[in-house]
Amino acid sequence: MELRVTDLACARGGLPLIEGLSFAVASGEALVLRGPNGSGKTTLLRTLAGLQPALKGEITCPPEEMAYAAHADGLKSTLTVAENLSFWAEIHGQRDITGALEAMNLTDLAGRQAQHLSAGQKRRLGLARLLVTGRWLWVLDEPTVSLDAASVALFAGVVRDHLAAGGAALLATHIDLGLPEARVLDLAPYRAELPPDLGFDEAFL
Ligand SMILES: Nc1ncnc2c1ncn2[C@@H]1O[C@H](COP(=O)(O)OP(=O)(O)OP(=O)(O)O)[C@@H](O)[C@H]1O
Repeated sequence: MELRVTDLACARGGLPLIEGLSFAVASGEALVLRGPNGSGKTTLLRTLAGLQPALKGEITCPPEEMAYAAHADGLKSTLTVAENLSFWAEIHGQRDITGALEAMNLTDLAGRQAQHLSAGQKRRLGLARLLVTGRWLWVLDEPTVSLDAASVALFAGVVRDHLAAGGAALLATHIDLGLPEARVLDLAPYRAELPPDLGFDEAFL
């Protein structure tokens, strides 16, 4: 299986951000997106996940093959950790949540309501969700926010296991996740030209 992006252009809030972007991610590969704040990493991931249309270009991997973990964890606050995972597992036709609980060090928290978790624990639960989707491509937007060093290492191991099992990952992250085998894609060369009529009008200064 492969994600292939060809000559993609995307926009946010009506403004073109990225243009002429082509890349591929195959089974067993991780690709890390780099670029300064506002360069369009989230916009690109949202476009790939099918949450917004591309301005132009082709994306070969259908959104049903992707599990998208956005900035927000999307937890159901009054459900327990185990209930949250079981809910997502059922949606994706999976049953066993034991492996996901263990992998993200959540077993001891299984009976706690999501609203009573710390920020890092919530994030671990949000990431554990990936493991019950059974999906091939993990699309991850700043997955390590709120995680301590031990949890970052734990999650890097989870990603590595996913790759070893034939999965793939596309990540936007500002930190070194500890995945030296990952390729890096810098978005800077693909920055779109803004339309000329978007400059400030001196009459309003
Ligand atoms: N809902 C929105 N409506 C309009 N513009 C937006 C919206 N969200 C983001 N933008 C703008 O789109 C541009 C790209 O934002 P995006 O979140 O894709 O960047 P990013 O590379 O992920 O940034 P960061 O590293 O800060 O997470 C920014 O200039 C931002 O201000």
